[in-house]
Amino acid sequence: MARLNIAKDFLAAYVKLEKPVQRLVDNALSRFPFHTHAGLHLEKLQGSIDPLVRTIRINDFWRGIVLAPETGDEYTLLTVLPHDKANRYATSKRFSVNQAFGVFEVRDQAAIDQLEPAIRNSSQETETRLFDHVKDSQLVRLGIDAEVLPLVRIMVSDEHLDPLATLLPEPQYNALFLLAAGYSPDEVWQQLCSQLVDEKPEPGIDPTDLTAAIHRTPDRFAPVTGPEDLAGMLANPFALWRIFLHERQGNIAHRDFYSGPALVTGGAGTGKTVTALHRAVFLAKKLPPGEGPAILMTTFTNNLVDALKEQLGRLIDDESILSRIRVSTVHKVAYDIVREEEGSPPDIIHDHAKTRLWHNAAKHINEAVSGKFLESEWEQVVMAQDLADRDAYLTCVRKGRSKRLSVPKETVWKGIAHALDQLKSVGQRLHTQVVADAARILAGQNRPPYLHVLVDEGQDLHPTQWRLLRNLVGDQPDNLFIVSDPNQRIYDNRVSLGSLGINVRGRSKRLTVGYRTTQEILQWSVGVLNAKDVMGLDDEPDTLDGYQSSLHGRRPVIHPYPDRDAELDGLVQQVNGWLDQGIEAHAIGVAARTKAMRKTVRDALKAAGIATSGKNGVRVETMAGMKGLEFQCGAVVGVDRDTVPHPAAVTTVEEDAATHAQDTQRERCLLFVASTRARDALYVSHTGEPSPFIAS
Ligand SMILES: Nc1ncnc2c1ncn2[C@@H]1O[C@H](COP(=O)(O)OP(=O)(O)OP(=O)(O)O)[C@@H](O)[C@H]1O
Repeated sequence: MARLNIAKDFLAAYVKLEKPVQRLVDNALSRFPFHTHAGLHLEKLQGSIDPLVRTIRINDFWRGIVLAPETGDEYTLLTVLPHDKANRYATSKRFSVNQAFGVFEVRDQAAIDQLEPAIRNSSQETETRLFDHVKDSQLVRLGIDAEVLPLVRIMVSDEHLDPLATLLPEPQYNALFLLAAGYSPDEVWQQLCSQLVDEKPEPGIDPTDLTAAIHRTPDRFAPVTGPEDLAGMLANPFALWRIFLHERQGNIAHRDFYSGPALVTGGAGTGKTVTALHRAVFLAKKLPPGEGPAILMTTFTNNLVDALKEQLGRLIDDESILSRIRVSTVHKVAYDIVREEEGSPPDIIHDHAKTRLWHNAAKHINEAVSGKFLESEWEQVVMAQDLADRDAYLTCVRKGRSKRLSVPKETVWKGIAHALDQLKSVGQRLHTQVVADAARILAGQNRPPYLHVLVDEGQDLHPTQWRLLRNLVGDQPDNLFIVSDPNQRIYDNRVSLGSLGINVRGRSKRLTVGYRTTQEILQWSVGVLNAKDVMGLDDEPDTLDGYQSSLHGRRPVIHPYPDRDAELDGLVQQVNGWLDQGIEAHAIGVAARTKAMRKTVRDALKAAGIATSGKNGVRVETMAGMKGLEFQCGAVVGVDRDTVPHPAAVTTVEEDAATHAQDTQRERCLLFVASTRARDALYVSHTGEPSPFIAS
């Protein structure tokens, strides 16, 4: 039986075709012989550099490019191109097996041959070379092959390397990029290992077996199991994450079972959510048909709930399987449990009344501390540690709170108790109380409501929410599947899962390949974070080491301005520049630090005739609002010392220090998240002295 693989590049090219041409492609491919040898007519092109390239005719103008096997009957659809470009493809591209990692490679041989004399000429006057510090044997160990090696040896600077980004085999270019960025050969080896494969490669790679190489590259090639599978792929060509999982993502998502709670960590955009979605569907498919959803997937906001539902719908269209998965925020789950138990919905205090409540409580203790402080002490100490009463509070260790209290604990408790009594007297509750009540209700029941709970955005959950999640499932295998990135923590919820009875030891996995953004932007962003290890949910420091992308693009531009007006003018110019390059307005995102700043930015763009609303406008968001969005070009404005205080500058009284430090931490990670929302180009501006976070 003939077999077919489809390349990521094929779907990327298919997306750009007009609908009638797409239909012709569908039609041509529907003739693929899944069960017989008859069907597609494959043509050999004259002058092909690679003997295995064939084309299929879509119509007079379009050609599909196919890699035909030397032996066997496994074909791979590489891309679809107009016929003249198809000819150029055939006369320039060559395929190979990466000699260190065994993955599939493609290079533009004709363009490399053209560029080489220019590099050779311009390097004649210079004695030192870009890779003088790396031995041949080290380059070979990193997969640089005998044809690329001579070229590597004549390069003098990044200017020689940069133009080769799209011409050299991708893994080989990445190795050189990392070496040029100052990583040692051992570090590059480690990075390539996690970028290209899940397990370290076994010796004995057959350098001629392209089919085996295709199988070893699941993030770029996927097998097509039959006509329906193919139709599903062509119907969802944008959703590449549906099909092309990185080997590590696939291994995590499709593992038979985890003997207990599992944790997946990874930097922003490393496909943690995608992995959780695949896991949810994998688990749902294994369940026997039954009543009601047995799987719960939780996330942080209602917007993210909608996004997850939409993505699940793309991953699987079988309603009976989909209906086994409920997607919700943790708050909503808690709310429903309490409502069902009590027979009426819990009455939750509104935000403005809540501020007044804590403010009055502070007044009650003569403002010994502020209302804000009382609230966070209640959240971060009393509720976090599940302290039942005054005595428990008076004897507790205030873990996670920065300094010693400047007033007696007794006074603080008096304020907290006042607020809680007031609330009780009007029959209202705070959100965290509702979650705690739900956890308690479940603890008293025999049968947990779900078999599997998958938790997205785990870094921002409060211990009370974890207690609820833990009680939603029993102790069986695959009970909890958690994804989290401690570097994106927005709130001050430093949680140790172990202390909450959720033990992930031995079931903790890490994703390191970023899909949302380029290596250039990632490297800058990691520098912004200053690569300080942050404590993870599993009590292990979470390092960003090895966090990388195989996408390449422009280096971020950081621009200082004398004042805010000049900064806004600069932004308008930058956005206009992107629009002039043909980038669509909705693919441009501007992150402003605060709501007020967002308004100022919008006004400035609008005054210049640039739309900032609707589907076709530039998207202006606060940094928190960026969550869940992705752009081609991104700007981050207003990150200067005035607006983002440095931790060292925080010397005020305790409660302010705590709030400030929290704000600072928040800015640090939000800046990071915001900046990595851009796929191709990143522009960051500030006035006066730059914030310490972008000084790098
Ligand atoms: N294997 C893949 N192939 C192609 N695209 C992918 C793959 N995995 C993830 N992506 C894409 O990368 C982007 C980020 O993925 P995802 O949201 O799952 O990452 P994340 O680690 O959960 O991000 P965050 O930490 O910001 O929540 C999305 O656009 C997703 O579609």
